[in-house]
Order: sequence, then C-alpha cells, then structure tokens
Amino acid sequence: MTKIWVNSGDSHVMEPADVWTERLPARLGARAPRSERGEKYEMLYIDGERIDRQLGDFMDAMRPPGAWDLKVRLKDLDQEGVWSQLAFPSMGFWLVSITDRELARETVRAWNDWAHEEILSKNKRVITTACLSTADIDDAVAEVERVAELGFKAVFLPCSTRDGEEYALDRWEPLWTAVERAGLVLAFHIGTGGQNVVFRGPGGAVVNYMETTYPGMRVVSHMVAGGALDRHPDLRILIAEGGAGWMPAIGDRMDEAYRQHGMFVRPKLSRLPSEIIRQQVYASFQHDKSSVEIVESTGYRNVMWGDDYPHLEGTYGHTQSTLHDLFDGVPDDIRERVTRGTFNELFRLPEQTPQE
Ligand SMILES: CC(C)(COP(=O)(O)O)[C@@H](O)C(=O)NCCC(=O)NCCSC(=O)[C@]1(C)CCC[C@@]2(C)[C@@H]3[C@@H]4C[C@@H]5C[C@]3(C[C@]5(C)O4)[C@H](O)C[C@@H]21
Ligand SMILES: [Mn+2]
Repeated sequence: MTKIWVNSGDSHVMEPADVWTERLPARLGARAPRSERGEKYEMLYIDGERIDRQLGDFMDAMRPPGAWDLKVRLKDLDQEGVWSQLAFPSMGFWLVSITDRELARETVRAWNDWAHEEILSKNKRVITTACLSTADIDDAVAEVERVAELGFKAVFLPCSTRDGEEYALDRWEPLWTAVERAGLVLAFHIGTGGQNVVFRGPGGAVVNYMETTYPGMRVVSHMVAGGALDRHPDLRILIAEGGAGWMPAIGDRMDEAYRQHGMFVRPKLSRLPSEIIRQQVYASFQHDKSSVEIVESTGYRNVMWGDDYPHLEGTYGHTQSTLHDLFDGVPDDIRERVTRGTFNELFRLPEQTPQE
C-alpha cells in the first residue's frame, strides 16, 4: 500500500499539568484550569467553577506514545504519514470559559508562551493555534498582534458563546479586523464553549457527538448572515473536527433564506451566503467519506483532512488505511487539495511533504 503523505488541520497538543502554575503568580495559577480524577468523572476546576466530565476515559484512550512528547510525536507522524499538523490545545480549551479579565488575559498569555517556546520554536512541522481571551475584546486584539509577531498562523475561539455574545454582533468587529490584518486563520474547534454531554438517554453517546457538531455550523450562519465575513473578505475561518459535508447544505439553505425572506434580511450582503462560505469558510474531518464527495460534486473546495491526534476520535494507528479508503479512486487534484493543498493555502507553509 503506497504511503499517502498528508497534512492535518485538526490535531492537539497535551499541555503539562503545570503549564499555568509554573508561569503565573500563585494567586492566578491556583485559579487556572486543573483536573482531578474522581471515580467515574474527572473534576475540572476553572476559576472556582467545577465541571464533571468523563475526561479520564479520553485520557486513558490516548494511544499515541507522542501525545506528551514532541520528539516522539514526530516519529508517530512519520509512521502515520502526517507531515504537518495544526495543533489545538487540550486543557487550553477551557480558557474560553474564564470571564475574569485579568485571569483570562494571563492564562491565555501563559499558554501561548508555552506553545511558542515548547512547540513552535522547537520544530517546523507542528504549529499550534493560539488562545485568546473571550473576557475582553481589547485584550484579545492585543494578543492577536502579539502572537502574530511570534509566528503563530492561527488563533482559536469557542464554537458556543455566552448569551448576548453571538459572533454576528458588532462587539467582535475589532477582533475580526485584527485577525484579518494579521493574516491569521480564525479557527473554531467543535465541542468548545458549551456543555458537551446534553442528553443522557438512549443513544446519548451518538446524540452528544452530533450535538457538538451543530454549534460549528451556527458559527458559520452568524458570521456569514451577520456580515462579519462580508465586511472582512480576507478573514478565513476554520470549523475543525465537525466534518465538512454540511457546507453545501447550509450554503443552499442560507441562500434560500436570503432570497425567500429577503424582505427581512439585514444586513444585505455583497455576495450570496453560499459564495461567502465557498470563499472564506474551511472545515476539517477525519473519516467522513461525504467530506470528500462534496468537493467532487459541489465544488466546495475548502475541505481539509485532520488526524485529531492524539484523540480517540482521530486516526492514529489506522491513518493510512483511512486515507486509502477515502482517496483511492478519487481524482488526484481533489486528493491533493484535501490532504495537503487546503492546509498549505491556509497556513501558507511551503510544500514540505517528502515524496515517497
Ligand atoms: C454516554 C453518556 C450519554 C452517558 O452519560 P453520563 O455521563 O454517564 O451521565 C455520556 O457520558 C456521553 O455522551 N459520553 C460520550 C463521550 C462524551 O463526552 N461525548 C460528548 C460529545 S463528543 C465531544 O464533546 C467532542 C467533540 C468529541 C470527543 C472529544 C471531546 C470531548 C474533547 C476531549 C475532552 C475535552 C473536551 C473536548 C476537548 C477535550 C480537551 O478533549 C472537546 O471540547 C469536545 C470533544
Ligand atoms: Mn480535534
């Protein structure tokens, strides 16, 4: 079986437990996210709030030996055929729920400094997103400018927002301007910003998996229909780990809404919603065949494969068989686009994948 070399638009770094306590004064470090293992649940403490989650199951299911060690990770990637990765946080995801301005600013800054020193400065294949404060837009703008200087290629925000902070609202304008001007990708990872276990009845595991997918589409409907992407034509957003098959479907439905409910529509847009999605919205997937098929059948080309390394929803241990299932028989230009081209277009990395 020939090795298909790919880039991954959705991976994760595992931060050391002391990523904040080592870098912040005790009065702040003590309030940063930390998890303690309980019987069935892990207790997650964030600024005094407690969230019970089955994180332990996720951690135990972590197979890849390189999850916590960059050098070993690069060997894992060679084995799997992954050249570059865009790596999201793990514990860093929980920073988005901090509402205290100083704590949000300082924990975000500390996480980004750790990522810059321990990942970005130590290799060229794994690049991390940067975290941003959701507590204060001015702090987020300042951090965008700082991390762009440090060489980050993407920042991330949560898919779900607090009520009254939806992404269509003007409050975000200074941040959209800053991200667009810095040429960074604005990434949203599914399952962030809200509850991930919302139903505990029959089928709960699959229902909850699906329920974390919908907020990613909601980000797109707000930022397209609210005009954010129309006002910032160079701003590119990525919805990571939510699959990509939904892009043409919501493009069509938003066009229908825009036309059939035209008398209610504001703001008016300079392009149809579907055109804005085609040009400025990107999505990643791991196993979905439909994510490849829509590129062939609808011409939505902003589709990017992701290994979700080292999470159990990802492909570690079966990457090559997954890639052959997905791409054998698919036209070369589409395989090239989805496995490497979209990633290189977004993160403007020179083509580095070794030719087997
Ligand atoms: C089986 C039930 C119904 C039983 O209910 P019970 O708890 O016993 O009362 C319930 O426990 C369940 O649904 N368990 C399945 C596992 C699960 O928690 N599913 C949530 C939806 S999937 C999800 O949230 C993704 C998007 C995908 C899996 C990894 C995920 C949890 C990751 C994992 C965990 C944590 C959250 C995180 C980033 C993070 C650092 O890595 C994302 O924010 C989010 C993400
Ligand atoms: Mn992921």
